[in-house]
Amino acid sequence: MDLQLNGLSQSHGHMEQIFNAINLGLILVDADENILLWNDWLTRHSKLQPQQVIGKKLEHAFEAPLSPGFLKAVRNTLGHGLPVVLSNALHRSPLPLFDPAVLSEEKAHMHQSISMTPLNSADGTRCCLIQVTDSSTSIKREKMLRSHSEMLKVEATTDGLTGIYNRRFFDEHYKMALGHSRREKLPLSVLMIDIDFFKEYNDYYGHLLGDKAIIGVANALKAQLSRSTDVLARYGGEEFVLMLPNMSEEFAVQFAEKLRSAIWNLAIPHMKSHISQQLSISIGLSTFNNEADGDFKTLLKCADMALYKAKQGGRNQCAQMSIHDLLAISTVS
Ligand SMILES: Nc1nc2c(ncn2[C@@H]2O[C@H](COP(=O)(O)OP(=O)(O)OP(=O)(O)O)[C@@H](O)[C@H]2O)c(=O)[nH]1
Repeated sequence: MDLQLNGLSQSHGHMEQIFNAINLGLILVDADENILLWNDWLTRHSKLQPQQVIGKKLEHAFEAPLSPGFLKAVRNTLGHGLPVVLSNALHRSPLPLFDPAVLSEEKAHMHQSISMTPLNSADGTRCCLIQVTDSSTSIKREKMLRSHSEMLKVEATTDGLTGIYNRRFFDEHYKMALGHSRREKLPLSVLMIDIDFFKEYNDYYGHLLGDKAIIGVANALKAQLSRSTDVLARYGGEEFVLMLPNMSEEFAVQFAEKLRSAIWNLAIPHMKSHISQQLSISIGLSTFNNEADGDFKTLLKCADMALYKAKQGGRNQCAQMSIHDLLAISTVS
């Protein structure tokens, strides 16, 4: 018997140590909401010692009032014997607890996850065990993961040098935009843009200044765009592609000319250009007008051939080619 009692008091001692070592808050309240248990975790996070709160009504244990939602959940557990898990989204900080590592006067309230469990005693009364965990770190981790995945998404769709879209992004959106134009019977113009004599520029000014020129051209082209549906992307080294949904051939010709002169007006010196002493671009454009053969490859091929035409024509100029022109050439050859 003595041995048994000894064992019982020893296990009570262990229980107390476990309650205080555990990394979560434990509060036990009786059927009248009086506090029976208050572990060390709660003391650390509330600065209230057990002797200040044991025997007090839960509602009056803290200086600050408790949220009605929290008290209602305790009463439901005691009244109906049902376990409750408070929603994290609706109840961010139900108890006035804080992180002891935050030393400032205005202690930030800790985000908490709270669950309540009914405990039935042998005498037929019911207690409520409240378990509190600090969810701040998991919320922070979740935020970090979210911003990390946003960053990866941006990296996957943008060009590292210029910050405009990359080819992968363009290809995906271009296919979708062309499908939309076909369904809605709207035009779509595509422009291929290439810096003239850029090999000579690189050879003469060096790769670093070459990079700077590419960035300058990308920024100047981007500054001319006004619709959110326009997509400018770096297509290759010194080549860009621009998609202009719902832009007719007539407007696209004017717009291409505006882009060409915007780059010309940057007046970037290019002593090795064969046509002038400043940097210029050539542009090839093609417009989809709901032709049956106007798939995404054909339209890009037209714009590319128009660019070749602009280069052959002397550079620093715009040229166009329609899908009909392309088909006529193919039939002849
Ligand atoms: N600095 C720099 N140069 C690049 C980059 N990508 C491609 N280039 C250079 O761009 C030049 C392109 O040369 P080409 O394709 O011969 O064209 P081009 O000299 O512009 O001649 P045209 O297009 O016919 O006027 C090459 O010298 C490439 O090394 C880059 O990211 N940075």
